[in-house]
Amino acid sequence: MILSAQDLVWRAGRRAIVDRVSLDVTPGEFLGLVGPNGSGKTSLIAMLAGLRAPVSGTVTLAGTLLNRMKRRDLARQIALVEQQAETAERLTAREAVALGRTPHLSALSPWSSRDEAIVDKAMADVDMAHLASRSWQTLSGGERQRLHIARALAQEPRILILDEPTNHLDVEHQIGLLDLVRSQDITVIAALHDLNHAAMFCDRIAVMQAGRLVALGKPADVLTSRRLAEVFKVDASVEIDAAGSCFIRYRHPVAVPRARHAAS
Ligand SMILES: Nc1ncnc2c1ncn2[C@@H]1O[C@H](COP(=O)(O)OP(=O)(O)OP(=O)(O)O)[C@@H](O)[C@H]1O
Repeated sequence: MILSAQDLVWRAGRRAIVDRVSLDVTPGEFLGLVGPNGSGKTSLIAMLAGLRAPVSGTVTLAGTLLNRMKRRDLARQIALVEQQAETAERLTAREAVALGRTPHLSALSPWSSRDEAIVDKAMADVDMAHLASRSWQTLSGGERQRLHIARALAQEPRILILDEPTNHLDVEHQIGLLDLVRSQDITVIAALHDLNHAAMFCDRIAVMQAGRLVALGKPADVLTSRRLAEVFKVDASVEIDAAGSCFIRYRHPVAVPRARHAAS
């Protein structure tokens, strides 16, 4: 495995926000992290990315403890796009993406035409090449989100960790972005709220509930009607097609007839 979490615990005061989570991530897989609001996805991601130290437990990257790695070495291996990612505002779109190259630059390895080409490709991949010279502060939420992803791709990580990457995106760019990250030759871990997207793009899905990892497996095995009711408190049917892909159809919580207009 490429990334391995063992017995991870993180607490806020006495409350366990992440409660003894163990998880092995396989090289090249797209692992989805799903769960209700507040179930601990972002907190787990912060530890998997080496951004937050666990209270107990370990995270290893290809056998090396994350907390023994230098920031710069870690940044060459893992790129994280946070839920509320921000960028200093006095930059153009392209300059913001070029920051992704920082971990690869040094006195011995200054900015080169290769870096230039990587940034160009990342801009094009997220459909933002036409706005390369626009100032950051004039961009929409969805455009900024696509640039955050481009910056992470420009970082050329082995593992890309995304916290709700489709936030702010229209449906074309939601699908386009998940398709793009899936097509990269890297390992992807993504917290997702749209369970149909998780079913469509993920090799495996990890389900969080109240800080615990309650299920881990292939979408069709994990996203059952019963689990959707237990964990997400929704009434839904799950259809599985001949190829084994699953599709979730939600039902109204209670079948109450809509109020009719007052009779004439
Ligand atoms: N620094 C903190 N201090 C206190 N409580 C915290 C802290 N960070 C997170 N929490 C709480 O921990 C719980 C889990 O938060 P987390 O952001 O990990 O959940 P999440 O599954 O990512 O939620 P969402 O789907 O809403 O983004 C929440 O109840 C949150 O309020």
